[in-house]
Amino acid sequence: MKEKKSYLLGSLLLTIVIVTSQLWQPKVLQNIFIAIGNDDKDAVMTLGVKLLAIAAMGLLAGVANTLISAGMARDVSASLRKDGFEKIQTFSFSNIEKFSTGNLVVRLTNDITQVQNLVMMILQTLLRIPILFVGSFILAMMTLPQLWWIIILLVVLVLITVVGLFGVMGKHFGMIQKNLDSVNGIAKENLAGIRVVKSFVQEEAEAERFEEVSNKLTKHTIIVGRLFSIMIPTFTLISSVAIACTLFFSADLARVDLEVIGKLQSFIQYLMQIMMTIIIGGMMTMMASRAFVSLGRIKEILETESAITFDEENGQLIENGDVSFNNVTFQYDGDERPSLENITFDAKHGEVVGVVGATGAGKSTLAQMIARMYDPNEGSIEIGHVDLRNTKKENLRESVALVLQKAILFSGTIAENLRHGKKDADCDDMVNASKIAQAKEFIDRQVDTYSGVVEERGANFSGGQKQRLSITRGVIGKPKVLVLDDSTSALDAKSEKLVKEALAKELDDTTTFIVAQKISSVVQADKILVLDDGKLVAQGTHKELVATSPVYREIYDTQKGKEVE
Ligand SMILES: Nc1ncnc2c1ncn2[C@@H]1O[C@H](COP(=O)(O)OP(=O)(O)OP(=O)(O)O)[C@@H](O)[C@H]1O
Repeated sequence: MKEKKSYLLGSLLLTIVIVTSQLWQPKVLQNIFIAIGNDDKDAVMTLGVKLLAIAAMGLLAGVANTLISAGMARDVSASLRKDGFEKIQTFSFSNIEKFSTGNLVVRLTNDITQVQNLVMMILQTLLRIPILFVGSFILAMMTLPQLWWIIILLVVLVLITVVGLFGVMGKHFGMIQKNLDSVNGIAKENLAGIRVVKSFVQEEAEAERFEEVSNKLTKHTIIVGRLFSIMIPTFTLISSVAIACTLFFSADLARVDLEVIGKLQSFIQYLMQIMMTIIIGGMMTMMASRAFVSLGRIKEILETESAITFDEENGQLIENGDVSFNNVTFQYDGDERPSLENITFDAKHGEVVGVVGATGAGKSTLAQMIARMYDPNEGSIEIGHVDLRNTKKENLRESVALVLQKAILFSGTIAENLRHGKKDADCDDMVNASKIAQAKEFIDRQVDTYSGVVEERGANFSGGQKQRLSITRGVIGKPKVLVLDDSTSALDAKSEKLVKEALAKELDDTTTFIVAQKISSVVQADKILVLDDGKLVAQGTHKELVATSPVYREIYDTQKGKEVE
């Protein structure tokens, strides 16, 4: 908001105009009544025009202030959304896991909307409410000082009602917000996994799960509705009592002084303004307290520093694909024990390195660490003899391509997805890379070939096609190090063999890590790393490992048996 000083100044000036108009109108009306009492038609006309002018001035200022507040609120939320999204892009895997993706989405959408409302509210009411309250209070006191106790009584009654009702309402609003998050979360999860829901006939169970949170949401919404339905008659009652008391106790005064009839009008109007300011103030406090929680949640995103940082000025460039792990130990945040322990190995550039091990042995963790998705807790990882912590971001990302276990594509075209691997990839690059990944054939079958549409998450492609496209994206930039994390699992044996042969031929200078469940995927590798429960228990060629590593032989034997079956 500080960046928009002109908005702030404009809103401040307009607020002064609005408040002046609101405080002035009852006084003019009072004079009109007095003029009517004196049968002074000219004065009535002049004062009537004056009243209209003041009201019009207040109205115009109100419209202008609403426009300014809405503009400011829109700009603030747009810039928060942009900054928040850009910040999240810099987050490391561990940062994102800490927040969770669902939570980040709620912060970027719902929380920002809360802050947008807060900004609007601040500009429209924050200044106006206190000034109007104090002004109306003083003017009411000055108008009919004899009835001071009615003002005090009104303030006390309204305050008690506001604190009581809004206090309870605030709690339920909080619960509504929480349940709304759950409803959103369940709906999102359900829709993302609708195929699984249907194939396991989970529709009813899912509907029940949804209904449970939805009912909670309804319950709190009904309570808030009921409180609102009590609130309005309560305030009407308080104002009616205040007006009745005013009329009753001013009757004697009016008998003595006829001007009191005019004063009554403005006194009652000031009373109503006092009441409204307390109600709006209370509502504002309640909503603001929620919006401040949202603001805190957004601030948390903006102030979180990425767990992975790069030194763009003094960072070193990776010259070749030699990879070495030196005593690397790594533990995920929140895990009780390390996923990788004292891992040490070297791979020369151009080598093919297989990584095998049982489920949960740490293969994917190791794969991701080569691309510096996580930094080791102990030890170091070097590529091209540069510690990954001393590299430059772009250079590292160009040097190391990671093809993840789960092929993720973005909505757009095939070409746009492939260009994630190489910004300026031309047609030849795409054709060559898709040949390596055995993707060319099905891309050519698309009506628009490389301009073919990719739906959200690549929904219009089969699992094997998605994997081929993501391998294409990985190899298109001819990286120095290519990490294939179980990325050929959905390919048939023939295609997998062709991919490997093409990689060996076309990317012979690239160090290729092949993480695999199947030993058959890595038998030809120059070196195979055998992981067991986070430890590197053996390394060597297939032949050497069959002869020397019981863990490797056990995996090999079980898989051999399966193939025979
Ligand atoms: N993001 C994470 N947060 C916390 N713990 C994790 C995370 N990812 C993996 N782990 C833990 O680290 C260990 C190694 O997991 P990893 O995914 O590296 O195994 P893997 O050998 O690739 O298994 P698989 O063959 O089943 O893919 C497991 O015990 C797992 O629970």
